[in-house]
Amino acid sequence: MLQTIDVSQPSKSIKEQLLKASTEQGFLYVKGHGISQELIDKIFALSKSFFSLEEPLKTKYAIKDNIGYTSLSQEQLDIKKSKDYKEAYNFGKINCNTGDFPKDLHPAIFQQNYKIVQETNKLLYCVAQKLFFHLLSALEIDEATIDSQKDCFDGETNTVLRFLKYPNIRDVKESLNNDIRAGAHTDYGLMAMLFQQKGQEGLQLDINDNDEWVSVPYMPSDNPDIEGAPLVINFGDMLQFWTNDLIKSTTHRVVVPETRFKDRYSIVCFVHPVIETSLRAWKSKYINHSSESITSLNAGEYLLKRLKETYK
Ligand SMILES: O=C(O)CCC(=O)C(=O)O
Ligand SMILES: [Fe+2]
Repeated sequence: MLQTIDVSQPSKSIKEQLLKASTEQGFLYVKGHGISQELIDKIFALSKSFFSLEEPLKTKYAIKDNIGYTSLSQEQLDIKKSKDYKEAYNFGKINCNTGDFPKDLHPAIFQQNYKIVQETNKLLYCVAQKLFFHLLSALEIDEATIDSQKDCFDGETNTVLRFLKYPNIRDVKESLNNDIRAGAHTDYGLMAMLFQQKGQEGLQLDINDNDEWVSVPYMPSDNPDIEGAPLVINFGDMLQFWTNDLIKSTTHRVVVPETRFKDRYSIVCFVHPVIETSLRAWKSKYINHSSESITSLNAGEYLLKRLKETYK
């Protein structure tokens, strides 16, 4: 069972829980994020309206430089299996402080509803930064490193907000092998923050990489008048590199649930540091320094490498 952390609580209690969740499961629920259910409902409604547009209207905005539309079976997250049966739309070049992004790269429906996306970006980013600095403090990273990591949010990043639709496969023939909604993978960036909806489950984790898959159920808000459902957060490869494998970038996938009759919509923010950020291991008494850092690539180079594999 995943832990739930309330980020509106004092730092001391959060830090311990965060260290445990990030090193044992790599996934957790986060509440106290301050994002209203009304805003979450609005952003899901926007995503649904977009995906229901005619295909040519969507392919006009086909993905380029990790921004835009990905059609069914275009992407493949697990290189050993088949293509992912999903559609997606990415917003990029997001200003991490304001949530703004270049409007003119996107179809009219997103230009007209700009505020919804911008506000969501801004609030999500605020939670991401809070979690990140709690983690640095929990790891007792030295002040100089903490200071230098502040820069990793200040400038051009590859952070992306992604709308996803996994269509139901009621009408699709078994032989098409469309049971993979998102193949097994780890996330490439710093962390990912996910909204999912009630009754549209399918996300699963393989915490110990032993092919034992655990489901991540939808968790409702305990006080919907105050804030929306908890976010599902997971840590990406970059945090694993910085901590020389102490923090887990856990393998996960999305499968078709038994009913097969329901679409799944999810919304994920993939948080990335400034592109030039080094991925070398940090110094901390918790981090093992007996081996070399796992990669010498910087954040931008590493993302490019992973994207090449995904869109082969
Ligand atoms: O839709 C989901 O629940 C997760 C998707 C995911 O893991 C991804 O796109 O990286
Ligand atoms: Fe993922």
